[in-house]
Amino acid sequence: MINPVYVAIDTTEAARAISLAERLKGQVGGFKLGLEYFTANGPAGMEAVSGLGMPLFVDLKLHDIPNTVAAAMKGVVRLGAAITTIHASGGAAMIRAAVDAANDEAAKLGIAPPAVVAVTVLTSLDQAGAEQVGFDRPVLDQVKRLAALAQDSGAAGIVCSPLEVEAVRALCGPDFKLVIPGIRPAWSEAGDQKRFLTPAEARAKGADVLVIGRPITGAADPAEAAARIKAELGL
Ligand SMILES: O=c1ccn([C@@H]2O[C@H](COP(=O)(O)O)[C@@H](O)[C@H]2O)c(=O)[nH]1
Repeated sequence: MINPVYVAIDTTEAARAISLAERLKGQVGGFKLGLEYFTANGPAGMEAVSGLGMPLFVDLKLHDIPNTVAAAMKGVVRLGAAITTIHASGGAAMIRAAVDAANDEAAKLGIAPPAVVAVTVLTSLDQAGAEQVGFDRPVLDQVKRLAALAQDSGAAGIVCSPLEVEAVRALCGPDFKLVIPGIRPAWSEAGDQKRFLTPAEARAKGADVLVIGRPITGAADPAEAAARIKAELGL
């Protein structure tokens, strides 16, 4: 079985990212690099990690007007991303522009396009936090609403918490990619994550990709932590 774990390598230091990636290569399915790393190290820093030969998840959560997102998405495709993120709340036209740009640029380069997945409600928000930003309905309903919008607008999948996986799967079907952060092994700390489950629980509910950062990268022995998660997943 393919390892569904993408380790979130959240650091500003390229040397640390490369060292972690080298140590974790055999224990995870791919590497996720996000805003913290990209703003410090740029495309060259991303390529230093993708050069290790594992699938790359470029998590920049693009959210702007359609024209701007489309232009930025072309740059993401040039990084060789296997998966990348936009915000579903950017709206139908923005999602469609991102997907079209990804497909066009990939065709131009003769490579496979990334799976463009749309962030619904951040896993750091609980119900009260979601209401503060204007989501005046249960988080689950907001996630389902944005999931339907993302699917109708051409996205390959969404990002949501493990708590919403079963409902979104029922709504969007088996081929819609569910990329799931908010993953906390029983032996790890929640930190700023508010809607979370263990890796095995998320997988059992039907998550396709498990995004796990600090429980691995913050462990005394990151490779041992990743191996422990792998074992808990029965891999
Ligand atoms: O709703 C979201 C969307 C993205 N993330 C990202 O996932 C990882 C989680 O890292 P942990 O250290 O395991 O908390 C991180 O890179 C976030 O930017 C998310 O957590 N929630």
